[in-house]
Amino acid sequence: MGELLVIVVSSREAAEEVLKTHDAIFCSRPQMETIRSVRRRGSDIAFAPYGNEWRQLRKICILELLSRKRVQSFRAIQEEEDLLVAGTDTVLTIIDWAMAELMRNPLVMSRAQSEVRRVFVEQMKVTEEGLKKLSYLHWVIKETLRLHAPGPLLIPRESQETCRVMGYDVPKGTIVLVNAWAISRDPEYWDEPETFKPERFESDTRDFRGHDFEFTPFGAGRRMCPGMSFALASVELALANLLFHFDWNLPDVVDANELDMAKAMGFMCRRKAELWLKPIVRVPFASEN
Ligand code: HEM
Repeated sequence: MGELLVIVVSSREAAEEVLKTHDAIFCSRPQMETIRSVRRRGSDIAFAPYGNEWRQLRKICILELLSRKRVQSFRAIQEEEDLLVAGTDTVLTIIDWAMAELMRNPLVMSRAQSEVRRVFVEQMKVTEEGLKKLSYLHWVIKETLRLHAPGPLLIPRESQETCRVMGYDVPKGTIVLVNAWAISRDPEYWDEPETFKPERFESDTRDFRGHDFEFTPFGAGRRMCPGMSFALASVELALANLLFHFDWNLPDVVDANELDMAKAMGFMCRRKAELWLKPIVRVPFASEN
């Protein structure tokens, strides 16, 4: 790319070599002008080069900000605030895509809503405890992450030494883009890859926790997303609330099959068109109780 040496990783095998076998070599981030301009005051984690500063920041992030205990301490507030506490772009992007897919797939929407309503009907509100019982909603989120990972090329890596990947010599300083978007839609690894089919995860145990290299929306290895648990908890809570309290319709002029699913250009994979939906308050179940 211009004067920069860049390789694009587009298979599970190559992703495993970069993110696992040679993770210690590919765990830095390139410091091009665009990335320098994104880094604020030179003290962020995501774009920091590998080294002591990154290690310290990551430690603080994991122990102080995103530990299970700390995330749980936010939970009571999250439950009380209904649902839009998912204060990051990535999380909102996933909620947006998930709702669009649910609108295009009414049977999936109906199965997800039945599950959420069955689990929370007694408490009449969505609670953290009950979220663990939502297996179908969890598959919906997995399938959304498979098809619409917010970072389709993850975050660029840079090699700290020369090494061999898939039999090729990769010089020190090469930028590596992992094309997670292409890999998680590759028919070699996925049955009906373009179809939104949460049911696939009923028998398919592949997960996004950094061990299955055909499914890496959160990356893998040393630079894997430390916000994964927080993000999942936020998405689950928001979607469970949206499905528990409301039925959803598209505006009259829009046919579900025609819903615009185009992606906007950019670092993050957002929907190009805004998603307009009509909520109908559904809980308390006035007609049933
Ligand atoms: C659905 C939501 C999210 C997705 C799909 C996502 C995905 C990613 C990916 C692909 C990476 C790069 C991993 C790699 O290079 O192997 C990353 C890094 C990172 N993410 Fe996330 N992320 C999400 C939400 C969050 C949230 C909510 C937070 C914080 C609250 C967060 C904090 C970070 C940080 C700090 C890094 C940089 C880690 C490092 O370079 O050491 N992410 N994320």
